[in-house]
Amino acid sequence: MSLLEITDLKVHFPIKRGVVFDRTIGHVRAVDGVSLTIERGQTYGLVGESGCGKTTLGRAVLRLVDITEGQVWFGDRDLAGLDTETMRRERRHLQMVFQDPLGSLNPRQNIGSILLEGLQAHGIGGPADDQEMSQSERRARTLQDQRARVVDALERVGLSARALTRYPHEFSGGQRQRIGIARALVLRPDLIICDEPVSALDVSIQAQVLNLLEGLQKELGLTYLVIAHDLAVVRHVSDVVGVMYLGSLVEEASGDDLYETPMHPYTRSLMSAVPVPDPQVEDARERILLAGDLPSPAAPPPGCRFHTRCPWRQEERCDTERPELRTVRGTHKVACHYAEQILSGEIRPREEYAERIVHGTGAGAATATGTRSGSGTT
Ligand SMILES: Nc1ncnc2c1ncn2[C@@H]1O[C@H](COP(=O)(O)OP(=O)(O)OP(=O)(O)O)[C@@H](O)[C@H]1O
Repeated sequence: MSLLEITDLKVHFPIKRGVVFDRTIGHVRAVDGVSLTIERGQTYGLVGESGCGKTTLGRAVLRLVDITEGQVWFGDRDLAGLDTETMRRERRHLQMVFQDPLGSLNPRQNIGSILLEGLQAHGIGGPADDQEMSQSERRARTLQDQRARVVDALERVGLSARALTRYPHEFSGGQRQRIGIARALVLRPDLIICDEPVSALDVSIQAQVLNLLEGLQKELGLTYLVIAHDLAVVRHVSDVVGVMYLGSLVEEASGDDLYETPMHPYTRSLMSAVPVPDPQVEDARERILLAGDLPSPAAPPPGCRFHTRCPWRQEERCDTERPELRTVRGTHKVACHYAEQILSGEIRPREEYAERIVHGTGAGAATATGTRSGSGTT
């Protein structure tokens, strides 16, 4: 059984107006029909530009925002249907690591008390109920046990018991993110949702934190949902990558497959914007410069959500019929009516996009072409 299976998840935030905000004049469709599955022990990377709904999806899994529709199967339980108290208890199995480690750690609490908080809230640790002992002895044993769990979590992230009495501001950004990870680990969860886990860190520290997450996954059999706008980060850690655009998944594939053969025009444009360290490759590759801004999720375009910016848009069908996320080969899925024909070059970019699809010459100077754009990024 998969650890997490999300089916047709929707999170629509009401837009309120009126003196006391009592009129709903519309909805922000932050997540609008996402289905995805995460196998136990795997990492699912979710990418997409700011505002596409990644964070809202992660928060919906934890029920930190209200789910409008859909299911979130965690093992054999649908989290979307749990009452608040049952969900609160279930949350020890699903933890979150946040983007901004400083913002998510209370500056007035020392690290010991930050890490103990979750254990105490869930009543974890201490002697079994059937052991006879006084209240005070039980309390002391519980605290001792909880402290041992906290120290174990700190050591696993490369810190020591010396951190217990110190405060968040006394640590570097990378260390604070380690503390954020320890806070999630202390509850020994099955799933950790990492929301932009390294984007607030210096590049030199990012790899260390990503390697730490990978090491912990192997040691503890953890499952991750990693949310990031940075394709390089997601590629580094993910078994499966999903690409989101305006509240929906437009493509999903194993990391290598997606990066070698991106099929959705949006994924291709995202990939083409990632710098490549090898200057020869960098010079020779395709660039797709998208036209226009991301439409508002309060008024998404009809048909394919991407049609307003798609260089390969085909009239009628793309404008009116919303493509399903369909399997094209193996585990590679794409939500585009014409993905295969675009990839093969059978469908060419529209005239008005001629200057927006750019090939390098290999000599550093880019030239524009309105003809077929190649079979993907290299
Ligand atoms: N509580 C809320 N109420 C109303 N709208 C919201 C709320 N939270 C998010 N949104 C809107 O939902 C959309 C998706 O936001 P979300 O933060 O999930 O995107 P994201 O892809 O994670 O972007 P970022 O990386 O910038 O956080 C945005 O238009 C955002 O303004």
